[in-house]
Amino acid sequence: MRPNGCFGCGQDNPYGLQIESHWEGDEVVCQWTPKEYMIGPPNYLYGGISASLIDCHSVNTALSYAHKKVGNDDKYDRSIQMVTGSMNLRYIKPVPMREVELRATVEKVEGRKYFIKTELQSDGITCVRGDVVAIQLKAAQ
Ligand SMILES: CCCCCCCCCC(=O)SCCNC(=O)CCNC(=O)[C@H](O)C(C)(C)COP(=O)(O)OP(=O)(O)OC[C@H]1O[C@@H](n2cnc3c(N)ncnc32)[C@H](O)[C@@H]1OP(=O)(O)O
Repeated sequence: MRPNGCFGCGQDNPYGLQIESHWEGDEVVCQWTPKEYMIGPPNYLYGGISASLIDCHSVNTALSYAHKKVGNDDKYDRSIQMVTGSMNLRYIKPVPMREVELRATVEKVEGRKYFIKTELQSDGITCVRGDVVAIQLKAAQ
């Protein structure tokens, strides 16, 4: 997806998180390592960064799933646009300042609403769980 200035996944945003999400079976996964200044509580990741990671990874999961639904597996179609409608997070354990893994699944699709479940894990342990509703924008008339 270029050009892409998204704070979460934009490769063209040098100040962003630059996450890269990809399919692994029925899940969309991403490995990502925090920068030192993204700290919140001593030794642990700032919660807003976890939220941003889950937000962007979930919306990208919905976006990619919407592409697959119309038989488009590899080419970004800018007419398919997705935004976060709502996001509910449960912070289960503090997130250590080292590599994390995001794992997302599409729970269901209702019309333009994509219900995504995403876990943020550290060393295989789920630290944050997110329920995200991504909404596909109405196609431009
Ligand atoms: C380059 C690629 C980069 C891709 C990655 C991007 C990741 C970025 C993630 C983000 O940060 S997105 C920015 C944060 N989100 C926003 O700014 C969204 C702001 N809100 C809106 O634009 C509109 O409110 C929205 C598009 C979400 C809904 O407006 P619509 O006019 O399309 O909705 P409508 O009222 O027609 O409702 C359609 C359905 O969605 C439901 N709905 C609407 N808003 C909702 C909401 N906020 N949460 C959950 N459901 C919602 C609504 O109940 C209804 O359900 P039903 O069909 O079952 O009746």
